Amino acid sequence: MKLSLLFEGAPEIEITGLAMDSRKVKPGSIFFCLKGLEADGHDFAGKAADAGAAAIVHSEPVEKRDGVCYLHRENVMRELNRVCDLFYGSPSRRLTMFGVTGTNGKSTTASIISDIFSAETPCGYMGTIAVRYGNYSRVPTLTTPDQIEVHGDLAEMAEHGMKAAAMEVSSHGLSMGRVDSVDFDCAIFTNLTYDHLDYHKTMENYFEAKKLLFRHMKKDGVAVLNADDEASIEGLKECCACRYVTYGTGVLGSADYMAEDVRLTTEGTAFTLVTKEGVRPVRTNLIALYNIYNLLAAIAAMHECGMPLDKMLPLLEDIPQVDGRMEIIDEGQDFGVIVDYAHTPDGFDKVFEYGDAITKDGGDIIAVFGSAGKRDKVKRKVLGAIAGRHCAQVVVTEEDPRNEKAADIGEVILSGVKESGGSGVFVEDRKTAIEKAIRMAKPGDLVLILGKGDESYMYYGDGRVPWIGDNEAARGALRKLRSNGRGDEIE
Ligand SMILES: CC(=O)N[C@H]1[C@@H](OP(=O)(O)OP(=O)(O)OC[C@H]2O[C@@H](n3ccc(=O)[nH]c3=O)[C@H](O)[C@@H]2O)O[C@H](CO)[C@@H](O)[C@@H]1O[C@H](C)C(=O)N[C@@H](C)C(=O)N[C@H](CCC(=O)O)C(=O)O
Ligand SMILES: Nc1ncnc2c1ncn2[C@@H]1O[C@H](COP(=O)(O)OP(=O)(O)OP(=O)(O)O)[C@@H](O)[C@H]1O
Repeated sequence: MKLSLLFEGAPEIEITGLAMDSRKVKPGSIFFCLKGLEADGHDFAGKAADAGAAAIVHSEPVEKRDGVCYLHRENVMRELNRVCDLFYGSPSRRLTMFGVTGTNGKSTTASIISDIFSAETPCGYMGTIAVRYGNYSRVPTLTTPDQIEVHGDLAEMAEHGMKAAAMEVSSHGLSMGRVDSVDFDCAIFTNLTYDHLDYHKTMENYFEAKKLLFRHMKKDGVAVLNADDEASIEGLKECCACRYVTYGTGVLGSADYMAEDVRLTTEGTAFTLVTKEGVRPVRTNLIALYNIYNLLAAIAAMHECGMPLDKMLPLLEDIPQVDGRMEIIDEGQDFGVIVDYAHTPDGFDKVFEYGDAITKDGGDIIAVFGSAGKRDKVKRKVLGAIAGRHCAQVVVTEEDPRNEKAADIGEVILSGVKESGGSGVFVEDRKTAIEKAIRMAKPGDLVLILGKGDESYMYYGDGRVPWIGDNEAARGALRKLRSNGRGDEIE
């Protein structure tokens, strides 16, 4: 594409790609100089030129080289968003776009939408679990990647026959403008609880970041709001730039998509769906009440975007397992093992409530988890305290320590466990920790392995290395238990 098509009055130079990181510049790229939290892209304009940048967009003075076209613009971020959309052929306008935000449930809700909506309209998924369309899947860089990746990935989906995409929109992504030029048709809110205050500092700022998705909605779009979420519902109704519908179970009053008479079992859930189209029975293999909220959000979003309930509801009986979310690991053992991505206080509350419900006839809960390094530090002790209240034993372990010491993080978590009267140990190696918990379990117990879900990597230092995944680690530990027995390690 010619530079002149992207910037009025610019020369007819052929552009091969876009970059906001000098290390990703290729010959023919446009490099956008952005000021970040740790660095200023303007300082890398020289490096970008050395790497072959054809044009450099900047707002501050930069080191200049012959043969490079320099474009001075007041707001480089706005230019980046505009150009990403143009360069990739406005992919979000070619797709029915679902954007899911909220503290918990984004991956689950977006994943359900992508799986079920695809029965009528091929729908890709972009978020923490993967970048996925059709039979193709790859590990993502972030939950909501930068604008170049977002538009590039959406274009790739459209080129491979997708007609829709369900994407997770993180609060970081919103406040850093990563989706500013994405044309969402439907914006979905799951819930607002504590997380990410290392970045946002206050819950008000965190909520303001989430509101951006709704404030920037186009007029003919639709928002799907959680009527039962006291922390968000009124604020979102006020700021929404488009019409909205609500979902809920009636705890704070009625909703447009209501689940009544919810019956939870360990195998699945049944409820009555009440909408303006009438009353319908729903059965689903999803377990735990919070998943019914995720499901209601998905039902409302898909229906508002044109999928008939009669077509949709039968498909909900057998929703594909959302990777690493409440994933039951069954190797024929006489106790339960569940791998789940819970890593926030609310997520922990919800998972342990479910754990208590399914072990109420006897049986203890043993949990394995850690907390991420270089991320919210306040929640570490809180997670420990929640686990301590529900578990017979907590095995604290490494969980993306980055450049912190896993043992230091573990110590804080264990202080929370002890404060709430629980008992815990620290085992640094995650695989060994999972094996230990599984060896401790007695018939009827439940082992909950929390925090990493299906993630196939672990962050150490400034990079990430492959990790077999909590589900594989658990399967391996169960097979080992079957062949070797419990050994002498039960404490
Ligand atoms: C805190 C955070 O989100 N930081 C993101 C942010 O970095 P930044 O603003 O600090 O950038 P910076 O390092 O100061 O650099 C400024 C500019 O100079 C450029 N640069 C920098 C160095 C260099 O050699 N050359 C160069 O050109 C950078 O590319 C950038 O454009 O902008 C970068 C470019 O988009 C992101 O890669 C980076 O994400 C980091 C890697 C990250 O880990 N982010 C996490 C916290 C995140 O976003 N998580 C959310 C939430 C997930 C959840 O819900 O749990 C997500 O959506 O994944
Ligand atoms: N609606 C919900 N309310 C509370 N907790 C939930 C809800 N949905 C999921 N959870 C819990 O949060 C965990 C993460 O779920 P999910 O991956 O869907 O959320 P997420 O918002 O995508 O998280 P992240 O952005 O950090 O990836 C689940 O494994 C579960 O323990």
